Amino acid sequence: MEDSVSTTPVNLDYPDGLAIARVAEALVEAALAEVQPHLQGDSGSLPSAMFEVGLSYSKTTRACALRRAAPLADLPYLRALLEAASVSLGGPADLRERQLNVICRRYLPGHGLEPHRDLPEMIEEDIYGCVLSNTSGSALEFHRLREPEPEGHHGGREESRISPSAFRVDELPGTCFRQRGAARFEWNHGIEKVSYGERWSVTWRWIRTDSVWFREDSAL
Ligand SMILES: O=C(O)CCC(=O)C(=O)O
Ligand SMILES: [Fe+2]
Repeated sequence: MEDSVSTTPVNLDYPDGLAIARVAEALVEAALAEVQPHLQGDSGSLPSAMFEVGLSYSKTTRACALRRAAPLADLPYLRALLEAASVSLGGPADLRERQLNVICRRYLPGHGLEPHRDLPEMIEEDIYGCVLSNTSGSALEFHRLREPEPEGHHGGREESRISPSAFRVDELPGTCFRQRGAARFEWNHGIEKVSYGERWSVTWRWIRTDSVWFREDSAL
């Protein structure tokens, strides 16, 4: 073990609606080799290096339709991985590509992701993800949001509403997950800042057709 004192949350509580499965390592390795060349650049001011497929979340601005990023057809192993993960989690094999946004991330030391909920107004309920590789001590963590404060109480910043209840995913190459229900809306998720090693992940979600961000003819 590397640490005798660890801040790793004890998994006393499991977020309702979080499903976890695992896809075959050979497929994970092939998908990783496919996305790696796209994630070599500097992350700039982003919390991790990012490579998007399908609709682009990062190229959007508020109330502006999403634009197209790289086509999934160019990444056949990644597509096969997404389909395999979805099916192993009880989801559909059809990736509904016209609404699909895929984010591949590489986390190096200094990178992490603040606890957040993916925007409910923009993104459909089910969100999927898969760990491609992780040699860091960080992993996806869920933190339950407290019940809303009573009327008239001004709670302050988002972090102050986070209860000690936390769940950390035990990550191996191919560990995949689906967030739905409470896991999606009543828990935040994030990645603690990486201090050593690297973490590679892919997450995917569907843009709501009734949102201002969706447009059928999203151009390149
Ligand atoms: O890297 C991950 O596993 C999580 C990424 C994430 O939560 C996001 O892109 O919204
Ligand atoms: Fe997220």
